[in-house]
Amino acid sequence: MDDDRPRHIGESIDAYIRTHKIDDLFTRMLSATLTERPDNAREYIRKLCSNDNIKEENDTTKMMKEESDDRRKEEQEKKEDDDDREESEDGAVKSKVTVKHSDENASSYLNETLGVSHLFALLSDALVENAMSHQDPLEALSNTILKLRSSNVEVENATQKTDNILDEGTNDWENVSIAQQAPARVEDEEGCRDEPSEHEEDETEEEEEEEGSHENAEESSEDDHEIVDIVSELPSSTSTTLNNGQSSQRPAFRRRQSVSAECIDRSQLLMQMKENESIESIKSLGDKKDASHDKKMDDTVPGKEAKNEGVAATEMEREVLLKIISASPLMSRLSIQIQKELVSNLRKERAFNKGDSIIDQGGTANCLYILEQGECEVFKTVSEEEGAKKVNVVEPGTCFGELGLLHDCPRAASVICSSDDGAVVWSLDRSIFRKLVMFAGASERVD
Ligand SMILES: Nc1ncnc2c1ncn2[C@@H]1O[C@@H]2COP(=O)(O)O[C@H]2[C@H]1O
Repeated sequence: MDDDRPRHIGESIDAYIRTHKIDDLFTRMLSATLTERPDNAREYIRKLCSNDNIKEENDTTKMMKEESDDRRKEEQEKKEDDDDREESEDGAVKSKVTVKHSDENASSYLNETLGVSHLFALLSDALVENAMSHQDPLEALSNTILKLRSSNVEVENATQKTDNILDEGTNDWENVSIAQQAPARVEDEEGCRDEPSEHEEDETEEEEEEEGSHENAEESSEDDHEIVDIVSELPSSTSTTLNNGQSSQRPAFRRRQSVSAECIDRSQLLMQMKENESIESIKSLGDKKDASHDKKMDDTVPGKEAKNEGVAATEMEREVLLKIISASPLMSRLSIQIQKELVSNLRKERAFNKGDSIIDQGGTANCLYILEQGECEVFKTVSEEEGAKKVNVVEPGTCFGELGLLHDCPRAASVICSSDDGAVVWSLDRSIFRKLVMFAGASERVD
C-alpha cells in the first residue's frame, strides 16, 4: 500500500463502529425514541444528537440510556426473564430493544408514525459513509436528519413506503428489520435504480417465500420478538462509501458521488500504472483482454447481469474458502450455514495474469470477488487530469468488489492483478450476495 488507508474498507468501518460504540448509540437511540414516542421522531433524534451536553461519547450513551432506563425498568418488572440485556464482548451491559407482539402501539408507532426502519436505514447509511472520514457520528446523524428535512424526502412518503412494505403482515414487523429494508428503500429514495429487473423480481418473490417459512418456524418458538439489533448488521447490510473528502458537499442521500459512472479510459490507466511502476507487463490490459470475459465480469448492461459460470470449489478448496469467509469483516458475522452456502456458490474465475483487469472502474457490479492467491492493486481515477492512482492493494484471503454490490452502483475503482504468478480469484454472483449477505444475513447470527 502506498498510503495510510486501511487495507480493506470493511476494516475501517468495523473500527469506526467499535471506536464510537455505534451499536450502543443506535440501540439507545431506538430505546429512547420508543420510550418517549415523540410526535416528531426525527427532530427528537436530531436533538439528542446535537445537544451539547451529549457531544461526548460517554455522555451521549449515558443520556440516552437514562432516558430509556425508567421505561425499561417498568418493562423489566413485568417481564419474568431478563433477556433484554446481555453481556457484550467487552463485558459492558448492552441494551436490546424487545417489544412484544401485543404491544400494538409500539408497532404502529414504529411502522406508521415514524417509519423507523426507513429512518434508521438512512442513518446507518450516513454513519457508514462517515466511517471513512472518521467524523463525529453524532454530527453525521444530526446532519443527515437536517438534510432529510430539507430534501424532497418527506416523512409522509417515507411512512407510505413503510406501509407498503408492511402490507403483507401489518404487525409482523420483526421481518422488516433495517438491514433487510435498507437496500431497497434507499435505492427508491435516490432513484439510483429504475424498476427492478425481471431477475430481481424473481429474487424478491423467492425471498418472500423464504421469509414466509421462516415466520412459521418462529411462530411456535418465542413470544417476544426482538426488533432490531441494528448495528451488528452494519458492516454487512448497510452501504459504504469511500472518503474522498467531498462528503460534506454531497446532496442528501446521494451515495458515491465521487464514483464516475463512465468507464475509465484504459489507456489513461495504463499510463498511470507505468508511472507508478507497479505493473510492468501492462500491455495485456487493453489488448489481450478476453472479450467474453469482459462481458461476463463487469461490462454488462445494468440490470441484465451475467451469471458467473466458473467452476465450483472442490472439497479441499471449500475448506480454504470457508476460512477466508469466516475471517472476512464483511461476512464473518454470518451464521456458519450461510457461510457454507456462500462457499458452495463461489465459482473459480479464469486464471488472471499479471496486468489483467479483474474489475474496471465505472463498470457494472455483478460479482463479489475473493482473492485466494496472488496480489491485486486497486486504481482509482478521481479526475481526468490526475488520472488513475493506486489506492490500495488486495492481498490473498480478502474480498473485494463489495462496494458496487452494497450500493448497487458502478465500480468505484479498477482492480488489476499485480503478482508475477497471477491470481486465483473466486466470484460470488450478485444475486446470491444480495440474498445471503444482505438479506439472509440480516436475521442470521454467527452461531
Ligand atoms: N481505496 C479504495 N477505493 C475504492 N475501491 C477499493 C479501495 N480499496 C479496495 N477497493 C475495492 O475495489 C473494488 C472496486 O469495485 P467495488 O467498487 O465494487 O468495490 C471496491 C473495493 O472492494
